[in-house]
Amino acid sequence: MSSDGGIRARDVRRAFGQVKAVDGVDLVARPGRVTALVGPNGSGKTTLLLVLAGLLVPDAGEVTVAGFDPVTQGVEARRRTGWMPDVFGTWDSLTCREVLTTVAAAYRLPRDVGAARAAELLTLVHLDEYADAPAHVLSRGQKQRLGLARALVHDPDVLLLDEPASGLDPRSRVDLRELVRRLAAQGKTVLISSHVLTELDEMADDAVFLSRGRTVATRSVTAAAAERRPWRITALDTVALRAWLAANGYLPAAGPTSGPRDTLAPDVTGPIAGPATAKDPGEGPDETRGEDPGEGGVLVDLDGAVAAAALLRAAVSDGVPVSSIAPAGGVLEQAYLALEEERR
Ligand SMILES: Nc1ncnc2c1ncn2[C@@H]1O[C@H](COP(=O)(O)OP(=O)(O)OP(=O)(O)O)[C@@H](O)[C@H]1O
Repeated sequence: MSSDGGIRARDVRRAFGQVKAVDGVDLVARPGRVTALVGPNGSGKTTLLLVLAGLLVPDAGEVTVAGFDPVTQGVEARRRTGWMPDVFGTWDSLTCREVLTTVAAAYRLPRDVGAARAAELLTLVHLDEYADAPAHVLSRGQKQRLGLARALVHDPDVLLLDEPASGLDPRSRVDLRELVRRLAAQGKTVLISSHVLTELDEMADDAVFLSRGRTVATRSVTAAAAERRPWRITALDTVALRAWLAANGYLPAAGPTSGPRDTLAPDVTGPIAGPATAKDPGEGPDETRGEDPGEGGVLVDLDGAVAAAALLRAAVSDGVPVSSIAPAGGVLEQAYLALEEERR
């Protein structure tokens, strides 16, 4: 296997007794990119991250992290790896500053460098005012932030973040997102697991999907954004919009079955575009005039932003008062649901 930077895993396996927690994972995470690790509960994400962090020995497979094997070259690999577990549990009797200086000492940073780094990171994660408070007084979200700072103490090339956003308030989530993007821009490799897929959309360049311990798909987030998926369109005149969509082949001819697709429900994601069927606007039992222009919307499957722009241009030039067009759900969420559907 190549000894480039980043993370490479090939056919990695790890069982706990009869449970095959990781059962054939292939993964590449490249420097300068954020890779999302996505999968349902129990799909092996944490187990895989522990293997990559050198904290769990795999039963089989090949792994390199920053060019080193975490098992046979553990010291070199760990020196280049920052690990943030999903629960920050240790050293509660130390102050936040001491947690960071202790980690710095463990990585053999000179004392003054470690102290400066601790101060810098406490500011970065907005914990200055708790610097000299014992870590156990921190809230869950604050502990997450300290955990992130701890992972960054030795300025690692590779970051393994397990559910870093859990427990964070909205401001801290935005900060996390910006920080993760900044770290990737510095050339670091970031592998991040989360259940909050909409959040990963804004952070990740690539995504690796796990199911039952195996890699089931690898996607570029940009490419996934261009894939066919539902978009929600609203117009000041929903009746005119729906008639135009039907007449232009975006919807089956309006009829009793098209009504239920008019919705604001965020969880309606199935495909709807049928074969083009021209339709006389104004017909159809579900076309009720006088709808609240602020309400409603129509879901249409489109091939990404280019198709959405073309639809918008055409609809507006035909006089349809379109007020918004946007994806009806996140990129990774859609890809995840599509995969789940395929695997049923
Ligand atoms: N130490 C352990 N002993 C026994 N079984 C374990 C152990 N750690 C994990 N498992 C099992 O391995 C499987 C994968 O667990 P893992 O924690 O890696 O999944 P996950 O994808 O991180 O899940 P979640 O999204 O819920 O955090 C699960 O069935 C789990 O019960």
